[in-house]
Amino acid sequence: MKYKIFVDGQEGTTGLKIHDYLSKIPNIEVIKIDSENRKDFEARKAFINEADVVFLCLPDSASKDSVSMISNNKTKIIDASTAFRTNQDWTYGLPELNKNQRNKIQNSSRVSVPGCHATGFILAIHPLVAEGIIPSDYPTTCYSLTGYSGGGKRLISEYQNSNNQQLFAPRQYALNLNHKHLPEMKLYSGLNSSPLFTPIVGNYYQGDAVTIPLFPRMFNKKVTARDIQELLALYYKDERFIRVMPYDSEVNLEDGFLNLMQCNNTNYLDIFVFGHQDEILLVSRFDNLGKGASGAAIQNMNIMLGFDECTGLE
Ligand SMILES: NC(=O)C1=CN([C@@H]2O[C@H](COP(=O)(O)OP(=O)(O)OC[C@H]3O[C@@H](n4cnc5c(N)ncnc54)[C@H](OP(=O)(O)O)[C@@H]3O)[C@@H](O)[C@H]2O)C=CC1
Ligand SMILES: CC(=O)N[C@@H](CCC(=O)OP(=O)(O)O)C(=O)O
Repeated sequence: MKYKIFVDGQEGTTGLKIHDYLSKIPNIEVIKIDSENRKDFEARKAFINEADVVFLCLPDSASKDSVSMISNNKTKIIDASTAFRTNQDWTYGLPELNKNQRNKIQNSSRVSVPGCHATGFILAIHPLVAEGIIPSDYPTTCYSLTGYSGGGKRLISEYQNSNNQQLFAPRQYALNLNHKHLPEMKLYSGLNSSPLFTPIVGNYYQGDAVTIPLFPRMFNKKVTARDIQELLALYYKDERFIRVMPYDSEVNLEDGFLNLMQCNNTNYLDIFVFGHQDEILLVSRFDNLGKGASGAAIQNMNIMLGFDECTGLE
């Protein structure tokens, strides 16, 4: 039997990328709505209820509409939006979070794909909180450098079709300090409060580096940057998509610079640990359209359908 797969939002940035991945996966049948019907309620409802798995690649409000259209017990939903990420009836689609998360995803029919910045933050910080090294009341800060594809079709068009000189330089945003990923960053990191988080969008298509400065003197235990690298390497040793880089700054850099596009077009997330006994800098590098969105969505589908987790992703 071939599983039927439908992408609601098939002509958007994450939807197109998911279709790319699906084209490499055997034993599935991708069902596609006619382009002119892609926002038609009844047409979407019919496709959603016909499919075994639906990817929602839509704005939050449209995602909620799609979920309300389900009238059967069969359809599994993988939602790329922010709408359900902290909803307790849904499963957070980050299999590497802890030992139980993969199992929860496998047994769930409602999975939300983590936000890109949140993915980088949680995967770097969560093990250190869980192991009792970072106290849960530690006041974290974090910034993220991201390509403009993270902003979807509207931002892509702004960058590619405008002569606005301001777009040549990186731009900080979410300076109200209320970015939409904060609730999931708080909930799944294990911290009592969300980080002081500022993203920065650059004039390049894809690639993300989430950076977290830490002061070990505020930790529960005396540890160095090297200890943290070893702990993270151990925590993720069986994970195929998380690579903890060696503790050696020079090896990790290219002419002294970190190449944040190195994971592009892959589902890898690389964690770097820089620093010494007094200061530590964690960096998560990944493709915002890979492990930050569409790649993660496919990884979740593979788990939910019992496929090898890497199917279509290598
Ligand atoms: N880009 C990224 O890196 C990431 C995006 N996400 C999330 O994934 C979701 C999709 O984002 P992205 O692909 O970037 O966004 P885009 O703006 O590129 O695409 C959104 C798609 O949704 C369609 N759409 C909008 N409203 C409706 C509606 N009412 N009914 C049916 N279709 C509708 C649009 O149609 P039309 O073709 O007419 O424009 C478009 O094709 C968002 O929730 C976003 O936050 C998550 C992680 C990363
Ligand atoms: C450059 C840019 O605007 N990026 C988006 C992140 C996209 C993402 O991770 O996804 P969700 O929208 O699904 O949360 C932002 O910071 O809001």
